[in-house]
Amino acid sequence: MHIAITGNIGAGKTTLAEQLASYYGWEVLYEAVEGNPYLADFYSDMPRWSFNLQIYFLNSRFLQVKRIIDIQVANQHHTPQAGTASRRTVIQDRTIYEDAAIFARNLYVSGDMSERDYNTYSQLFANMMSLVHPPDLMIYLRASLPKLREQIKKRGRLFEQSISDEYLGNLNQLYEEFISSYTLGPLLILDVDQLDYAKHPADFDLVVEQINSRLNSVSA
Ligand SMILES: Nc1ncnc2c1ncn2[C@@H]1O[C@H](COP(=O)(O)OP(=O)(O)OP(=O)(O)O)[C@@H](O)[C@H]1O
Repeated sequence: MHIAITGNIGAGKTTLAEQLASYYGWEVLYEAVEGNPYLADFYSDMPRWSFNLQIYFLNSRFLQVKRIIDIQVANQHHTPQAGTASRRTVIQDRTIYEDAAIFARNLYVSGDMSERDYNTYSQLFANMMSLVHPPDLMIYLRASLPKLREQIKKRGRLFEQSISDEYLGNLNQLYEEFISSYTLGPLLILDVDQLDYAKHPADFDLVVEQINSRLNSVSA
């Protein structure tokens, strides 16, 4: 099975993915931040580095897509036997859809990516899409601007402190558009302004309850 977490910068995807993975015994597919050769440069000069960074993320996300396909193929050939591993579930920290529909689109619309670069990017994305399957459950972490700011500050990555409210706000708006038109499969929306699953076990229990109920209706 494939679960995905979607949401803006600082929404808390990585934390939730780790908590769920340890609770359910799922495997996490992380986003490439450490060792990303463009991210810090991108935040200090978006027009110069937007295309490079988008290609980097698209490629790393496509690697995850291939990994998910491999796991699903292995699951299909799996016959449960005593003493063997059960079917694997993978949880993905951000999806390939967001790279194109939110980040690349935002850069193009705001003038930080040229039309020819955006067209090239979009054509590459469209080619990749023929191999992409939607997740069995998409979990959207909805957060207000102040909440995102607070978490970005708390995390303290130096290069993210210069992110403007305008950039974050534009991304939030595109996230809302993406979610309101998302029809590819089951969707769970969590309001993270009201939930602190990292600090409060009762909040985490609430998240687990909602996930269980969605997963039960998926497998029913
Ligand atoms: N396609 C993209 N274009 C531009 N920036 C991206 C893209 N994908 C990811 N990023 C940026 O890379 C970094 C990823 O960091 P990280 O994996 O911690 O995720 P995050 O978005 O901050 O999530 P969270 O706090 O919810 O775990 C962030 O600065 C994020 O916005």
